[in-house]
Amino acid sequence: MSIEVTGINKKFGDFVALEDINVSLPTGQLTALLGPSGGGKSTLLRIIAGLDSADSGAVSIEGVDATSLPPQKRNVGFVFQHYAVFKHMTVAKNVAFGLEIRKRPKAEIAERVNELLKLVHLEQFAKRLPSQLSGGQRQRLALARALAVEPSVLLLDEPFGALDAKVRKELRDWLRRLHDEVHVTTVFVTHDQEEALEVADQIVVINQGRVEQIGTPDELYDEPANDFVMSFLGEVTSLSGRLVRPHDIAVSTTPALPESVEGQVSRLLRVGFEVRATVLTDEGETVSATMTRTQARALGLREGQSVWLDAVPGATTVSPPGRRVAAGL
Ligand SMILES: Nc1ncnc2c1ncn2[C@@H]1O[C@H](COP(=O)(O)OP(=O)(O)OP(=O)(O)O)[C@@H](O)[C@H]1O
Repeated sequence: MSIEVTGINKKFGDFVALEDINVSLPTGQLTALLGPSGGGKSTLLRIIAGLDSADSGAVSIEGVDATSLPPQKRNVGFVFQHYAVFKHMTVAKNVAFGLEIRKRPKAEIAERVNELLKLVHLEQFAKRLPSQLSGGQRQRLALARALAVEPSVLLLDEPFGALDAKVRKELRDWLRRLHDEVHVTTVFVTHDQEEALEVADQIVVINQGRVEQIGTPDELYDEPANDFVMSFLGEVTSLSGRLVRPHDIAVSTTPALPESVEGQVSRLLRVGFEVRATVLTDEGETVSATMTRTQARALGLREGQSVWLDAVPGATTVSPPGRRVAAGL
């Protein structure tokens, strides 16, 4: 394991920001710290970086106890959302900076800067100033700068947070490709579940200072440990008191099973290729079910119509609060 976080606790005054955090971050993997705002993700990242200290617990990086090491001795590179690159230095100089203060030979620096600028697709902008770059290009510059000194760990705090949705998506794909090329152990903070599901090898879900679940994107989506994880990682609705995903609800115009739940379609909404039906059940629940347009047409669905609902076989269901029940019916 590249990073071992053991028994970390952190308070700000009386406020518990992190409570007994135990996480292993595998070497060479891309791990997302995912959770709602204020949950403690940035605090954990700052403690790993050495920018903040825990009240108790330990951090080890590549087998070395880093708990009381200053940030510059941890061999980590970091990029924060509003990362200040040096405004008066060219793009190339910014990337070279860390190597120059380490007094590396000039030829080696020139070669490494070229290599990194190619990697982040900024080679044609080497002589520009950061102010002459777009937001996305500046973030790529920040990443190149962090990678220049060959850190064993790269820590990114909402690296694309301030950018618009399209650029964010491009950079996210790019980060995944970059990681596949360089394989540096990377931890990034995000509150965006889609970003985490798309990019990460492993996701640590953090909420109210605690780890809710650790797993691959598929594990978290298909086998959420509790109602929080299930709701945070995708849409949910409630059928007979159990949480289920709207696309896992089968709608029929006759009862499919003895336990099918009867209700009336109260609303039909078409969004692109998808149809979202809202059904008010005889049990008094308002249930969302999504289906394709073709399925909705085949059923001849209209508002006011009686329908029967079931969770499809194999659907993940969770009974709130907390406990996960068996998949399917
Ligand atoms: N220096 C500080 N002093 C007091 N409270 C703090 C300090 N830093 C963070 N906190 C509190 O600790 C909690 C966790 O903050 P943190 O920034 O780690 O959350 P986060 O999950 O990264 O949230 P976000 O996604 O909004 O950045 C928040 O409630 C925050 O207000």
